[in-house]
Amino acid sequence: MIQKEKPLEGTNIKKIIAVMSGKGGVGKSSVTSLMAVSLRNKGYKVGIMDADITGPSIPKVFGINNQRAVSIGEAIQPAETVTGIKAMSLNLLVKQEDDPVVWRGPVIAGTVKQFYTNVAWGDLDFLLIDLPPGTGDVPLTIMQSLPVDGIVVVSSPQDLVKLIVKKSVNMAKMMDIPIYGIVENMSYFECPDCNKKHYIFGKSKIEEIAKEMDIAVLEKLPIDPEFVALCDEGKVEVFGKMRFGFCENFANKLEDKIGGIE
Ligand SMILES: Nc1ncnc2c1ncn2[C@@H]1O[C@H](COP(=O)(O)OP(=O)(O)OP(=O)(O)O)[C@@H](O)[C@H]1O
Repeated sequence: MIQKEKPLEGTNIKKIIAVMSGKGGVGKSSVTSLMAVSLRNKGYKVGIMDADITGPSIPKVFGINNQRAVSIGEAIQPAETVTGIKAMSLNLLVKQEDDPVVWRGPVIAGTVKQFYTNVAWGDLDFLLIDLPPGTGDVPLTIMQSLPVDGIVVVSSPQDLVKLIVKKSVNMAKMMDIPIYGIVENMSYFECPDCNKKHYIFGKSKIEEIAKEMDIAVLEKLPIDPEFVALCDEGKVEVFGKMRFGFCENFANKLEDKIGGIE
């Protein structure tokens, strides 16, 4: 059995949740950000580890892409968002955020481990890990070597009918990590004029697929142009304030599946 890594002294993380998706572009980073904002709104201490090393997007969504993480001795200080969410991403370490990361797999895997072992996370209720898409080297390293408590799978309606979601779910099961549930992102579009839900990508099959895989449906999130616009402007936390009730509902569902925080 692979030994789990230990965090820095003085770090106390109550629950580690990895967010995964079968493929890219389904909104995994957006959903991770929304989870963080929703849990933070309820008063939890939240951190986000952006483990999507070659395509990091967390700093931009929170508008902290101009911050730089600083090291004090062995400890890297995470950046902090306006509402106090701690974040670590390779984009906070490179000189310029558009510098490409041309690293081999083992170097990337070593870096994400350091995001756990060398970052001064302090006291957190939740550390959310935004994994790179798929079931490759980094998700494997994280599931094997970090004490992940559970997994949230993000998919889109088109994605669901394919085998890739099942691959993510089966990977988590192989690693013996509980799956808190699946979030279907871009599930529908609600017309602002008539409030009717339009299933742009076809009627959702999430319920039957979740049942087949014996996992819970956590949430069905709509296609939301306002959400995208605010994320693009680095103001996902403004969305969290504007749509407080919506986020509260999402956080309640998460709390229900994740269980209590001692
Ligand atoms: N609910 C939504 N409604 C509308 N657009 C969305 C929604 N969720 C995500 N998007 C948009 O879809 C695009 C992809 O989202 P995101 O970067 O979160 O995906 P991802 O799965 O993390 O991608 P990757 O891991 O491949 O970088 C972004 O432009 C984002 O703004």
